[in-house]
Amino acid sequence: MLKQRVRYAPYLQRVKTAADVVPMFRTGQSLGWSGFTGVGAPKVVPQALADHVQRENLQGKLRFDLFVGASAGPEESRWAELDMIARRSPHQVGKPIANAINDGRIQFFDKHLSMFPQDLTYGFYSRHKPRDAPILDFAIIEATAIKEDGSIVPGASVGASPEFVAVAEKVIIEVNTATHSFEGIHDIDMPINPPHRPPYPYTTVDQRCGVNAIPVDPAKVVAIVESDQRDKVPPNHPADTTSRAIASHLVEFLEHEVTWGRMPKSLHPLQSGIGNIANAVIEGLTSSSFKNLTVWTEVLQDSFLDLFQNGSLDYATATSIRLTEPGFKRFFDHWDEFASKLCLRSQVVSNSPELIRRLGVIAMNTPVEVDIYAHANSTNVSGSRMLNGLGGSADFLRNAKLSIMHAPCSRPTKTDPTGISTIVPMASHVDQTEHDLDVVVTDQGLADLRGLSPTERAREIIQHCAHPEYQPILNDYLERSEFYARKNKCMHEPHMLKHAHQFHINLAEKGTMKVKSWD
Ligand SMILES: CC(=O)SCCNC(=O)CCNC(=O)[C@H](O)C(C)(C)COP(=O)(O)OP(=O)(O)OC[C@H]1O[C@@H](n2cnc3c(N)ncnc32)[C@H](O)[C@@H]1OP(=O)(O)O
Repeated sequence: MLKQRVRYAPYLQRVKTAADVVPMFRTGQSLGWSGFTGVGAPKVVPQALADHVQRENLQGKLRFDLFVGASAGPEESRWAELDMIARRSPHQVGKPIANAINDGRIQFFDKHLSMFPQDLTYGFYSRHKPRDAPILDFAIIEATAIKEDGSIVPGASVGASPEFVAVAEKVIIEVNTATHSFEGIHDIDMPINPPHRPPYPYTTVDQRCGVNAIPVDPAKVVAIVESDQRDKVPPNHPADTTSRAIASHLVEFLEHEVTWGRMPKSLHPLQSGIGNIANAVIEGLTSSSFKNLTVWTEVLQDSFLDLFQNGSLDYATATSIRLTEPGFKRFFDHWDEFASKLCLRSQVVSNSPELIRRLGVIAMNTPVEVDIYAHANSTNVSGSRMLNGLGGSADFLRNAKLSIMHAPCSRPTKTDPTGISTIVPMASHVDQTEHDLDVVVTDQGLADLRGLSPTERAREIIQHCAHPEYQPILNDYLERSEFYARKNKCMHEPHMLKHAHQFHINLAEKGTMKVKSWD
């Protein structure tokens, strides 16, 4: 099988086991892994390194600066548990890595996914290294095939692999023979830095202008390692009454946009974020009347397969197909059908602000919280506790034709079934600003914020999106803030700064955001 997949003969002289490559690694090295949202990442080499650290008690002694296009699979979690990650960017998913970041063991920096690969190639992330040091010591890239010229055919994601390969001193290729070859599904633009960078020419979602594999200088390839392990994506939560309500408000709104002539009947290309809510919202679109839909996004989750199979979706492009095990089975069983309607690009292209704006994308992402003036927090619970990171949410929300954030109106705590309100007086951390968002939608309803002043927005958001138990508290906050602001002539975006984070303080102290009194 390995010989069938590796069509560049000289690489067959460089076949090694994962254990063989372990001695190549030293603490302090910078690594780039393929992968994006848990699919297409290397598996056996990271596992061999983790086994080595565990066996030799090297926890905290063999540590790397680790870069992955977005997030990798369970191997990354194991590295976090074994204290093998010193620095990490630009996005991560999983409790062990989030815990290590929140414990202060990993220096994580959160960067727009469209910008991260190019900033890496500029050398921005190797400032602590000697001037002549390589930007990356190793790129470890999962392939599902190698072409006759030695170029790498990735698997279920492209992510930042083209940039990693371009700037790494050495490349290790894990050839995954347990999964289907994804040859033919990719369209890859290789990095060209300013001042010579031409525009990306795409004007439709299905246009292809790149190459179908990642070119690599064969001299840099130090090992070919066979991998027999498939991606393991945990199951999504099934849609529930909350996510169904969010989807139905959204569908009604999009139908309204079509009626008003602001969108064609096939809408504009859709983007959908990660997580259970995003997946369930796309599930909701399956039962809508929209046809000939297209998708320009970064991650395709299982629910997109339903849209394809019920005939609503004509074409989808992304940088990753993050499917669960049953999702991948369905995908491989209908390979010809799906592969002809799908294209995977590098993340600098899927998330390119220029293309998102040109195509008029409809962006839909889930926030942690949104404040009454429409500043949104995507990343840090109560201002400090990192969840997954910003990902591509801001790439899309700032540049889309319609920027939508969807979330449940409240979340439970141990003591209060509606203890956390998604709508808060002032966001405890801001990733998307009031200038970026057009629409906020919760299971309560939808707030259309286009063309409204901050105080008009506040009333729209509280009335349509807040949980009924929080509406009077938020209205009280707004009215008191306006009273204070009128006296002080600062009516544009009124706040009572000393109470602006009272919801969060109350949550920390009493397990609920339900503020009883402001004094
Ligand atoms: C790769 C990409 O970038 S895709 C493009 C879009 N990317 C983004 O938007 C990145 C930021 N967004 C995200 O990471 C996710 O959408 C989230 C975390 C905000 C929501 O994820 P979902 O899976 O839809 O929602 P879910 O309700 O399951 O929440 C996930 C976790 O966040 C926690 N959480 C979410 N909001 C809050 C909050 N306000 N307070 C406390 N915890 C919260 C939940 O309790 C849950 O924790 P658990 O895993 O311990 O149960």
